[in-house]
Amino acid sequence: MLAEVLNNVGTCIFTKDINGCYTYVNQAVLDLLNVNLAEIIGFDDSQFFDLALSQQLKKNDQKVIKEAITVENEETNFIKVLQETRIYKTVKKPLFDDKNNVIGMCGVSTDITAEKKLQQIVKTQKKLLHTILDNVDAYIYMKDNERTFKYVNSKVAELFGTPVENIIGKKDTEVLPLDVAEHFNKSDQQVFDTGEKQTIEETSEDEHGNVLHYISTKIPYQQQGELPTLIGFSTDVSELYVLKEEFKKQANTDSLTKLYNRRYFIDHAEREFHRAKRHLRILSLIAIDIDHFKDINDSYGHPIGDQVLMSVAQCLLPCVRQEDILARIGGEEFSILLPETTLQSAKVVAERIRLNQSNLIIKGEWQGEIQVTVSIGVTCIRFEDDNFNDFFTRADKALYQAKNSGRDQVFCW
Ligand SMILES: Nc1nc2c(ncn2[C@@H]2O[C@H](COP(=O)(O)OP(=O)(O)OP(=O)(O)O)[C@@H](O)[C@H]2O)c(=O)[nH]1
Repeated sequence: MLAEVLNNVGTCIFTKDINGCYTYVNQAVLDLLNVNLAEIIGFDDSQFFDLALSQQLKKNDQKVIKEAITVENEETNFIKVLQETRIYKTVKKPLFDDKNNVIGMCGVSTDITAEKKLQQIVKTQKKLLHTILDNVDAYIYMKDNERTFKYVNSKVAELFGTPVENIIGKKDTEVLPLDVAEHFNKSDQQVFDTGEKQTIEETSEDEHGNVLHYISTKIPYQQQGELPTLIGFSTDVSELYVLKEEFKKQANTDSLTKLYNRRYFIDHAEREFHRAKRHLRILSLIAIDIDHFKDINDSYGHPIGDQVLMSVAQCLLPCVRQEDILARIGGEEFSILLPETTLQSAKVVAERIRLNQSNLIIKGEWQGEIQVTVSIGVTCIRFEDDNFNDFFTRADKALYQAKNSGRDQVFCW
């Protein structure tokens, strides 16, 4: 009965005497070596394996027999009948008589070739994956819904300034400053709440206080029996962000005077106009034009005309508040939008500007000094203004009234 059971298991089971000769083998051994019982009982491994291997097997057997201990080994055997190398996990135990003398050994060998191959494949793939994850230009991490890091790539470790092992298993609040951890956690929570991928812009500060910008994609990832998790990919876009801001600034800036340009002014002023209408707020507008500027160009040349424009712009700057918008609208024309400012107050500002400009003495690498005057139109938002154009045109009309009245003056409409 027992023999039948042993013959029906796939594992090789055998016993040997103290000389290493087989005293029992089950069917799995016979099948593997392609022999019958008579061809194996009483013979040692030299009959079935090459010299080196049989000597190695004998050495293991002798250790069990001489030291009366259990030996566990992984044995790599070349199986002649299969013409291939197989890996076995072998457990060998000493056998004793009733006087406790070792009389042989018993072995159980399980073929773990497939398992070993699988382990090797997993190991190779893991190495490949780590090589990719550690060399890709992104911060990659895995966090559960209790804020514990399950994985970080080496770039994250570099950023946090501590080895990977010090991060995995820790909560974000333990490895990051609290405010940074809370900032990141906001979008993490969105992933857990919605169960959907989120792409967001995030910021943090480096050790010098520079703001770093990231584009982060966070995806939900659930493994059976584990807490809900997310995998995050964050790319540092700080340089791009600075460039983008620079482009944005350039697009809104007049290249000569560095004031806002017409496009920015109109966009902003239109928005302010609608906001003021909606909330019944006061809003004033000042239009400024240099008098007889053509004469300056004609007398001194265009490049010097440019320098005059720059000086006029510089002289305008101290006359406006932080919340006012000063822009160069065209050639020698400037505008100022003054939120929360009455017509009377705007007129005071305009008079100050007119005076400052007429007192401005512009010197440069040319003969003599240049002085300019400006004409100014001032208006304030009205209930009947249907659109921004009504408001803007009225300031222009006031300006031309100032021009027509002899220039170097302020006219309110
Ligand atoms: N140097 C320089 N000149 C400019 C620029 N843009 C416009 N202009 C000149 O500004 C002058 C504007 O002339 P006009 O529109 O006749 O006005 P004005 O001579 O200032 O006379 P009034 O406005 O009537 O007082 C023209 O000569 C333009 O060529 C610029 O960027 N640089």
